[in-house]
Amino acid sequence: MPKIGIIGGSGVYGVFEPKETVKVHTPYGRPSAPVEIGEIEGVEVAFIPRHGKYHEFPPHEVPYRANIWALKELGVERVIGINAVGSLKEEYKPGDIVIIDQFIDFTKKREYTFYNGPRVAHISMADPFCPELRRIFIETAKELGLPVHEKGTYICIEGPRFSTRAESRMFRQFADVIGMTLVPEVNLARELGMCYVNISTVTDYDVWAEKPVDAQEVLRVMKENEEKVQRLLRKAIPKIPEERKCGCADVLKTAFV
Ligand SMILES: CSC[C@H]1O[C@H](OP(=O)(O)O)[C@H](O)[C@@H]1O
Ligand SMILES: Nc1ncnc2[nH]cnc12
Repeated sequence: MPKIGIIGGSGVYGVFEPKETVKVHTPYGRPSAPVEIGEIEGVEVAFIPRHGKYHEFPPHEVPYRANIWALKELGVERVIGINAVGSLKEEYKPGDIVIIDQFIDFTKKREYTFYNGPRVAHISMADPFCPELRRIFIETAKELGLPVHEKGTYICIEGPRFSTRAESRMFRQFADVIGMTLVPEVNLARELGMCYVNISTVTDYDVWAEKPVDAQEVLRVMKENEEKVQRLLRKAIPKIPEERKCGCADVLKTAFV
C-alpha cells in the first residue's frame, strides 16, 4: 500500500509510469481521476492530478474531499501537494520553488470539512504543514542547488478568475504567493491525520507587477520547471522515513467537541 500520495497541480498530470490505476469511489464521489500507483526511486507512491487528467476541473470544482479520502483509503499517510503560484513579492521569482509554511484563506464556497455533524471537529491550523516533510524537501532542494524559499505565505483565492490590480496590491501586504487550490486540500488532509507538504513553483508575477497573468503563461512556465520538481521528488522521497515522528496524526486527539 502506498504511504505517500502526490497531488499534481496545473501542468503536472503524471509523475511516473503507473504500474496500476485504481478507480476509487468515496462517500464524496469520485476523485479528479483514477488514482495512479507507481514508484519513485523504489518507493511506492499514489498520484492524482488535481484538475483531472485533461485539466477538466476548475479550482472551485476540484473534488477535494474525494481526492483526500481516496488517498487515505489507499493507505496514504503523507500528501505532497504540487502547485503553480503567482508571486506577490519581487524576491519570489518565476522558476523559484517555495516550501509553503502558512496560508490565508480567501476562498468563498467550498466543502471545507469532513465533519459536518453530528461529529464536530475543530482542527488546529497554527502550523498547517508537516514539519518533518518540510525539512526534508527544504534540505533536498538546497542539496540540488534549486532556487528554494524555505518559507512563504500562500493566499488562496476562489478563482477561477485571476485577481484585479487592487486585490493583488492588497494581497501582497500579507502574503508572498497566490494560488487557487491549497484550501481546502491542506485542511482536509489534516482532518484525517495525514501529513501535508506543499511544493509551490512560481510561474508569474501577479498583476501588481503590471503585466496581467494568463493561464497559458502559467502552464508554459510550469512545464519549463517540471524537471526541477521531478528531480526534487526523486531525491527527497527516498529520504522520507517509514515511521512518522511529526505528530501530524495527533491533531485529532484534541479536536473533537
Ligand atoms: C492554470 S492557471 C491557474 C490555476 O493554476 C494553479 O493551479 P494549481 O494550484 O492546481 O497548480 C492555480 O491555483 C489555478 O488553479
Ligand atoms: N497569479 C496567479 N493568481 C492565482 N493563481 C495562480 N496560479 C499561478 N499563478 C497565479
